[in-house]
Amino acid sequence: MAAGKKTIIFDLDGTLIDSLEDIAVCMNQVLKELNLPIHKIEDYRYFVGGGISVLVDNALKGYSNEIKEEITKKFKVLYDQQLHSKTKPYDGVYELLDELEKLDINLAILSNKPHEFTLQYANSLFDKYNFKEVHGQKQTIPKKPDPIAAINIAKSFDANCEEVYFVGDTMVDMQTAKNAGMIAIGVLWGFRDEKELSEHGADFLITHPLEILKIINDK
Ligand SMILES: O=C(O)COP(=O)(O)O
Repeated sequence: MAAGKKTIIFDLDGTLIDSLEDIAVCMNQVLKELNLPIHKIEDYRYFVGGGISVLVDNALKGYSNEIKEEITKKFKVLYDQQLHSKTKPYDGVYELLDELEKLDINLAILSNKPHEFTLQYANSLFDKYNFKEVHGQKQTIPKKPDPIAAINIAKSFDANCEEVYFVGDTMVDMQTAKNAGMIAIGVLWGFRDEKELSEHGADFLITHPLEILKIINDK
């Protein structure tokens, strides 16, 4: 049984991986194909975090649901081909995971990215690590900031929510942690700023992945 071990749930986009450019380039390519206005890569920092429907809503403000559905389909096809063009883990992420494995910590990923893409990244970039629970956005379960998926992960490890660390880079992640009664660690290398993370309940704010070691060792 895993009871007694520490547990960390990681967000994916903007926390473990720098995926902004691939997401932005793919969405812009799809928008261009349909002669729709494109966006600056930096704007996508605020489009990503709430799942694909929020990404599409943000990229297509004021357009019909029909166009949004078409864009969603085309984006998924293209993104599936280009997932790995530029996306890579942030500096320090592999070093952190190496240390966490030595400490025998329960590791999980919970993303609002479609489940199939979340799994592809876990299986390619993080296959050497023992992420026992990996969940992206699924039809069957409410997405973050609903806490249910995070709570289910804690249960699967037999961990108490108040002892689980939830690490993320957006208000959605901080809200998820708080809604689940978990410890919220906000990362400042991702898509959003310190103000957003502290206003939405971050218990800790960090600028480098290895700072997580100090937080969990001080507890
Ligand atoms: O793709 C998204 O919108 C969000 O993904 P994340 O939950 O891993 O940040």
